[in-house]
Formats: sequence, C-alpha cells, structure tokens
Amino acid sequence: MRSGQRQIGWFGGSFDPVHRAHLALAWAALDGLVLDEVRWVVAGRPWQKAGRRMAPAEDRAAMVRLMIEGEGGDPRFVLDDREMKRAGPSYTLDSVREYQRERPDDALWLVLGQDQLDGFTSWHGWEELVERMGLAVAARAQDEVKAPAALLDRPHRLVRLAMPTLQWSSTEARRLAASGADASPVVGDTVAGYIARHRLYSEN
Ligand SMILES: Nc1ncnc2c1ncn2[C@@H]1O[C@H](COP(=O)(O)OP(=O)(O)OP(=O)(O)O)[C@@H](O)[C@H]1O
Ligand SMILES: O=C(O)c1ccc[n+]([C@@H]2O[C@H](COP(=O)([O-])O)[C@@H](O)[C@H]2O)c1
Repeated sequence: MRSGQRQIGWFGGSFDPVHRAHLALAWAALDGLVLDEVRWVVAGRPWQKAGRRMAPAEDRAAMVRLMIEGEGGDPRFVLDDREMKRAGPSYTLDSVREYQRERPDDALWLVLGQDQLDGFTSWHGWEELVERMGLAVAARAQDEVKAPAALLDRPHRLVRLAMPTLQWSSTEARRLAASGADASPVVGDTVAGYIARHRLYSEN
C-alpha cells in the first residue's frame, strides 16, 4: 500500500430496499479495513435480477441516501449513482474502470456478502475485477466465508469482515411491506416511512 493512498470500499447493491444489514456491512468494512470512504453504488439494471420487478432506481437511491445520512450513517458513506445514469446492464467492471480513470491512485475493495461471492465467477469480467480490487466479504446465512473454486485458481486478495451473521434481507422487507406489516425492524424507521409514503412493494 502506498502511503497516503486512499482506501475505498465499493459497495454495490440493488438496495431494493436498503436494510440494516447493509448498514452493518458498510460499517464492518469501514472499521475493519480502516477505509477513507465507502461508496454505495446503486445498481441501475442488475442483469442477474433482470426478470424481477424492482422499485425505480430513483426510489432505491433515495432510500440509500436516507440510510447513510440518517442515524447510524457517516460522512464517509457516499452515494454513487453512476450505474443509474448508464444504459444497459450494470456491470461492476464498467463502473470500476470508469472510477479508476477518475481516481487512479485510490485502492479499491469490493464489499459483498457470501451469497454474492458464491456467484462471483459468473460476473462479467471477474478475472479483471480481482486484478483491480480486493474482496472484502461478510458471512451471510452460514457463519463462513468461502471462495469459489475458480477464484482460488487465480491470484486474488480476500479479507473476511468481522460482522455477526444477520438474517435481514430486502426480500424480507418487501414481504413485510407487501403484507401491510411494519418493515422498520428490517429497514429502520426512516426507510420504512419512505416505503409507506411511496407505496413501494404494495403489489409484490
Ligand atoms: N444480511 C446480510 N448479511 C451480509 N451481507 C448482506 C446481507 N444482506 C445483503 N448483503 C450483501 O449486500 C449486497 C447488496 O445486497 P442486495 O441489495 O442484493 O440485498 P439483498 O438483501 O441480498 O436482496 P434480495 O433479498 O432482494 O436478494 C450483496 O453483496 C449482499 O451479499
Ligand atoms: O458485474 C456483474 O456482472 C455483476 C453480476 C452480479 C452482481 N453484480 C453486482 O453485485 C452487487 C450486488 O448485487 P445484488 O444483485 O445482490 O443486488 C450489485 O452492485 C450488482 O451490480 C455485478
């Protein structure tokens, strides 16, 4: 690591909606890796969820903003909307290449949960991604972090984030909202208020 080099967490997600485990994961990365910033990159068109109805990207981004600027947020959390502005599938590699053209001196860490690490070698250009950035991974359903075999065959940097296993998910938040129940135990009061006011997920 070069001295003075900024350490940046790259936290991509559909955030449909953002929930409390996302916030815990961002904090685990910020504290665990002593990052200067965590960029919350809202996926415009997550191609692996293409068949699914999703809240508009503007609403998903608005909820992320409420989460990172509200109680439990931090000025080092930054909303990155580049994928919302781009046409076509949201490939992380395209965004990372673009960012590294803007800030070539920053060191990047891809922040993700074990479920995404399981499918990581299906990502567009994953081989180049692991050359460009380290992986910072949190356990999810089970209390283990395990790299897929194809990743182990290549040079890569992987750190496990210290974070308790949390069962919260966007799926659970959508299910609660759709049934008219209070989603705040999963997403917090502010995001739950936004979901209710904008009637998101009421027809899921
Ligand atoms: N409870 C959790 N523990 C650890 N990581 C999580 C958790 N929830 C989400 N993540 C991670 O956050 C990132 C963004 O997740 P995403 O926006 O898809 O939320 P999700 O809860 O997984 O959504 P859905 O339930 O709709 O599949 C992914 O890397 C995912 O692994
Ligand atoms: O670049 C890819 O091919 C790719 C494939 C699957 C997922 N991702 C990214 O992984 C992040 C988490 O995705 P998701 O579906 O769990 O919201 C989000 O930023 C996606 O754009 C990226």
